[in-house]
Amino acid sequence: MSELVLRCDALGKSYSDGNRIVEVLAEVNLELLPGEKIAVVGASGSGKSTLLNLLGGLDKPSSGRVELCGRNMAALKERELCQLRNRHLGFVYQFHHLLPEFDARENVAMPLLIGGLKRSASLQRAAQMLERVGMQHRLDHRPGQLSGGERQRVAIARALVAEPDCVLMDEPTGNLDPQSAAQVLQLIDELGALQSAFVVVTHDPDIAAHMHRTLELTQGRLEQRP
Ligand SMILES: Nc1ncnc2c1ncn2[C@@H]1O[C@H](COP(=O)(O)OP(=O)(O)OP(=O)(O)O)[C@@H](O)[C@H]1O
Repeated sequence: MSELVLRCDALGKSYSDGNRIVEVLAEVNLELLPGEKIAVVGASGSGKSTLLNLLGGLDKPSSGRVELCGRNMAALKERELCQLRNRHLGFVYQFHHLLPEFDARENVAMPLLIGGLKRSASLQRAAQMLERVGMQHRLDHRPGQLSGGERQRVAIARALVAEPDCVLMDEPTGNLDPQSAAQVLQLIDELGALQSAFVVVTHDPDIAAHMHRTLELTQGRLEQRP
């Protein structure tokens, strides 16, 4: 059993663009330790979202492999992959992707319900997590009744509620006004003490500065920044 949360070995991804092959990731190597928080930066189009999709098992590599908690994701059946993701991963996107017909507490409870926890226990843990992100006063508000910053705090609570080994974030403050972005950054900082490892794709040097290390995607490779 590997002790690493995530491991990429010679990971490559190409897209076929009509009769051309576009190589986005050439050879990405990464070892993420439990609890480690890293930022991934890089120019627009350098492949950051592509990498995050591979790390999250949402897309398959063209070459190389990604192991999540010691399991090669590309070798799993869809059902096993869903279970692995549910147990070990949390996702935060630029756009919150909350379900509009459910309130904040139900949205946050979703990963627990999918994981098989009873409804009452799931809702209780969701409420605790919402308190942790400063949203205890909005438990029964639907996403449409929340501000952009509040929605993103709910999305972060949903990503963390099942205490995943790894949280993948794609530009978590990218869609927010500066004040909401500052609040979300402060929250990410406070959550830094949690056991979960973080991989945060960001253009924001403030977020990168709050992580343990910053890696830069350049020419299809991931390089440590000094
Ligand atoms: N499904 C696809 N088919 C073809 N090309 C794709 C596909 N998805 C992404 N690409 C190309 O791969 C490259 C990397 O895209 P990606 O979205 O990963 O970059 P990024 O670093 O996240 O960019 P940004 O910072 O602008 O969001 C781009 O040149 C993009 O056009």
